[in-house]
Amino acid sequence: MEASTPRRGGDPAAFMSPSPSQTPRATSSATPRKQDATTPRKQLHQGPGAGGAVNIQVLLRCRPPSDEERRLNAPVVITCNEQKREVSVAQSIANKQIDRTFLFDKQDVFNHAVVPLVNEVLDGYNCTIFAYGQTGTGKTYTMEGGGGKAQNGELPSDAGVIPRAVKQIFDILDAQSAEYSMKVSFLELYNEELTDLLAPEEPKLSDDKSKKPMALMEDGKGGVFVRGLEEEVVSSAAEIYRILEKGSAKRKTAETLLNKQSSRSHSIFSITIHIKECTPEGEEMIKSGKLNLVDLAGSENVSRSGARDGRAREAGEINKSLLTLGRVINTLVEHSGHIPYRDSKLTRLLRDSLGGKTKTCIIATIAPSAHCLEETLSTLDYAHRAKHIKNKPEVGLCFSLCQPEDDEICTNQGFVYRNGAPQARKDFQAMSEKLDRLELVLESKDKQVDELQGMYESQKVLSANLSDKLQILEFYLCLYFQFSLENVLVDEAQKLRSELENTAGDLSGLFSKLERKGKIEDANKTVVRHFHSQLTEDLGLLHRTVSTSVSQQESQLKALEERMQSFVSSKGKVAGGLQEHVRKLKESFNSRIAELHGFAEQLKLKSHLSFEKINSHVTTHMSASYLHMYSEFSSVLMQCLKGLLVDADQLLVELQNGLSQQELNFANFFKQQHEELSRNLERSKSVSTTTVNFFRTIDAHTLVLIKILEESQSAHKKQLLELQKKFEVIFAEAAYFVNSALVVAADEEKYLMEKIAGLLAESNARKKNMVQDDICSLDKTVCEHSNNMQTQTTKLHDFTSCMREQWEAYMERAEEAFHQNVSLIEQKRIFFMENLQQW
Ligand SMILES: Nc1ncnc2c1ncn2[C@@H]1O[C@H](COP(=O)(O)OP(=O)(O)OP(=O)(O)O)[C@@H](O)[C@H]1O
Repeated sequence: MEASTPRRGGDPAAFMSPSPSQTPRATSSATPRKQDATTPRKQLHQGPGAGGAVNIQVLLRCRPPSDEERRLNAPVVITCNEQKREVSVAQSIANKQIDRTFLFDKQDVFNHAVVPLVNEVLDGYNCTIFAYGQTGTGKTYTMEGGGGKAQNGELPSDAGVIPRAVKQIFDILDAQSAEYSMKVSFLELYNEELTDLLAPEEPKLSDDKSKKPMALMEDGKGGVFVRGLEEEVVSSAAEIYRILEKGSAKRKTAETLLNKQSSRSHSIFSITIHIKECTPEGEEMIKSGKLNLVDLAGSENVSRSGARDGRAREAGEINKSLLTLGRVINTLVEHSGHIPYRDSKLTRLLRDSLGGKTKTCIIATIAPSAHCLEETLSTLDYAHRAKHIKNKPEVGLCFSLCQPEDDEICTNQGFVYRNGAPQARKDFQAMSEKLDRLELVLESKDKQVDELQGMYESQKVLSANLSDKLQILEFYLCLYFQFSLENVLVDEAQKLRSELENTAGDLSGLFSKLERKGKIEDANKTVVRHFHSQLTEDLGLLHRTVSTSVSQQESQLKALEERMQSFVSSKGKVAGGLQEHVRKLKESFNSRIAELHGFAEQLKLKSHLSFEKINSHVTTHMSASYLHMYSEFSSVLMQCLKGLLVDADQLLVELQNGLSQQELNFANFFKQQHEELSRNLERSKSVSTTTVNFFRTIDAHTLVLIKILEESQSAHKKQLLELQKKFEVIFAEAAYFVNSALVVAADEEKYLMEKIAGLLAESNARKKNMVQDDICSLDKTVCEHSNNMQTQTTKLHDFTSCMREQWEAYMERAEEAFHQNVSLIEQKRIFFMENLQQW
């Protein structure tokens, strides 16, 4: 449980087999045989449930938080609960809670994953252990270890799967005192190129060039092999540790943001073991098993690992091959048809380990921190899916050997003999030499096949080039045939275009005019609006002025009326007084006139009576009385006339005064009225002038507007008519042009199609012939090659039967010699016994 209780450099513990889903269910991972690593194993050829399928075993390893993660206090989202045997992932991202729990069988990695598989290898199975996971999660640490060195044959506590497996193998073989031969190879797959990490370095070449890329070949039995891959014969664990160290140092590594020493390649370390074993019947058998230890390059999120340029390409290649691996796993799990093994070299190499005859264990590695959550979940899903893959393991090749004759220990071709017969060794040597020769022949044949394949590939490339060229030619031909049609089309299109351009110009002119008009209309609208408001204002003012003047006039009229009334009444009164006065005067006049009349009558009478007297008196004497009376009368009259005169004068003066007052009043009143009226008149005049002007302006504006509108309407009409005419012409032309183009195009197309069909038929026939030729020649070569192979196989078969015969003869001879020896010894024993008795 390294995530929760981190152990630095501890043994590779904390492994689990993920449960099939989030639902906590017991794991179905294959339970390993509980067996001590060094216990000699008795069983041979133990298949998986009598040839049945077994699931791939998947284990999960969570590394402890790194120093950097601890320094940054990176939140841990993986919790491993040893008691409950579960791993929980809990994280809340953007208010979304991710909670997943995986059940596991807690085991320590070595006992759980390595021990059983190493046992299977020693039982003659091919087994694969591979580490898969995000970059920096501890794949290399798991496979190779933390870098500690073995001391006195003891491994350091941080040793990885490979050294532990190696140790176990040797411990078992030593404990069994087994006779075996062991070879190791170390292959690197970088950017889809294979290199041998054990190949001797060429001193003059640079580091990269020292590792020659190698070809991945089909072995004809559904498997693959890497041509030229060195297999070093080894006889001790220490030797393998050295080789592993040397090879690992050559691996492509680089520093990324997620791992200071990130492996940029996939590596496969293979240990092939041949073991000689005795059957209970005493028959000797050779078993061969192979252990592949695969350290995959880490899947990575390029943006998070900080990979740039070359590194990004590496990451792309890594992710590509891992994606293919994922697709292979998915197809195997879902049984969904074609399995895309051939899509990458990695899957071609791992073909037998995934759905093949190999026993496989995947160690999925994860990191505990939150920033790796996405990749962690993806790894967990991947691990969960991979658990459902079923392989059908088969025991490797077993063949019997002769019975050993002496106890001498020797090595031959890396095979460690503890017992062996000299003759058998000789024969074996001869056989091996012959096999070597045959291998050489096979290699040269392989080379031939390679060359042929190369030729075939180059032919394929050539034909592909030719077909490309043909396609280009066809394209140009099409272009050529289309050219004339295109010219016509282009001319017409140009005409149309110019027409359209003109129309577009006209339209834009029209639109700009319309725009201008719109602007003017807008301005007019503003003016009208302004004018309207002003008019309303002015009318209001006018209304107010008129109503004020009306009310003023009304009040003036009222005042005038009142004044007139008061004047009339005062005049009435005065006139009444005057009438009265005049009446009185009249009366007094009348009375005085009457008095005067009376007096005159009296006078007349008196005069008449006394006229004569008077006349005589007058004439003679003019009497004094009469004269006195006359003077009295005259003075009374005079007084009366004077009184009348005074009254009349007074009346006249009063009348005059009253009249002059009235005149004055009238004059003032009229003056006021006149002034008021003239003011009102002036105001009314100005209002009427303004109104008249205003109406004149309105009239003028309306006239101008009407004129503008009429003009613009007529211009619009004219332009629209022109436009319509133009469009009609253009459409007519376009229709004519399209019709004619269609007619021409149909003809041209027919012609072209015929031409292209002819060309295609020709080119296809040519290609077909070429390919047929190629196939024929290839068939021939393959035939030759297979004939050769057959010959070689027959030869090999002959050789093997010859060997068998020789072997049988030798056995017979040996048996004879043995019997002879036995009888000789018996004779000698009898002779010795006889001599002893005699002695
Ligand atoms: N179980 C563990 N205990 C202690 N340290 C570990 C453990 N697993 C990994 N580490 C450390 O984590 C770092 C990264 O490990 P490693 O290089 O093995 O990762 P990787 O998965 O192989 O990465 P890449 O895919 O980039 O090669 C190393 O420093 C290693 O020592």
